[in-house]
Amino acid sequence: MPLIRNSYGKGRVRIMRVKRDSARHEVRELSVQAMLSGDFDAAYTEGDNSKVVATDSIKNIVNIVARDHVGAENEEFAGLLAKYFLDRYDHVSGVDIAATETKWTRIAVDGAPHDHAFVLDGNGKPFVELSATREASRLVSGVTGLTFLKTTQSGWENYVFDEATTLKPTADRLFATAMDASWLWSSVPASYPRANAAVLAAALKVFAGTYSPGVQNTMYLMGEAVLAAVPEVAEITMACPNKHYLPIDLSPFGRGFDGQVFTPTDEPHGQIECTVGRG
Ligand SMILES: O=c1[nH]c(=O)c2[nH]c(=O)[nH]c2[nH]1
Repeated sequence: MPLIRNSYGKGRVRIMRVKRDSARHEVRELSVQAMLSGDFDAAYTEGDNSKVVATDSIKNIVNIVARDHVGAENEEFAGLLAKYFLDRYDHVSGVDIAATETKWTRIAVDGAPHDHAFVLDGNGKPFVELSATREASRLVSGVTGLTFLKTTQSGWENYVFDEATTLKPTADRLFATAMDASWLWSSVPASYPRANAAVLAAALKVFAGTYSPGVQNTMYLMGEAVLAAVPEVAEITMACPNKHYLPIDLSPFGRGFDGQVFTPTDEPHGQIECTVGRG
């Protein structure tokens, strides 16, 4: 039977590039699919893999090219990746790269775009919940999935080390979350939209501007700042998945292990929750 067409590669190679050669970091997060075509018929028809570049190696090459070009724009990155395969493997005749971007924009702190703290575009769904009887009511405003990230000023150290521990401590990691938060009103603010905006601004200012020794402490400090900024809020409840960005060790490929490329992961994630109130 004729083998009419074939191609193979690696899909959903998630890669975060952090350009950190100055205090002002730039982040580019992509999900990449890299597909190869060429002299691969024998792998299909004969079970002969001798010319097949393993898809695991294809993933490594995506990471290597990302590390070698942390500042390249998406279009340039696609070109550089294709060139890597075509230059290195004579029997590869075609490369198809498709990449979708997770777009981050800088958090504005007091109106100024922050150097290393970012929010996702088009972010977070606001909601309200009201429970009312004739005697009393309980009004809560909130947001689900408010996604933000910082590329430095975050660590995780001094936790329990025992036979279950494999994680290495670090004083510099990425911290990303998609926060669900709700705040209970104790009185009516002059403007709900303005007060809601002030809640999020106070929280994000602390996130951007304060070293995080752990998600737990940062959430508590964010809650404290919200209560200080908006007197009509009685308490705030937050739930933050710790969306791990795993540093990629490219030292086997002669590149530094230096915090410029990361694999974004959604699963499993830490899940940190707290409520901060007025005592
Ligand atoms: O901020 C964090 N809090 C944790 O409880 C935790 N646990 C872990 O493995 N990493 C982290 N990070």
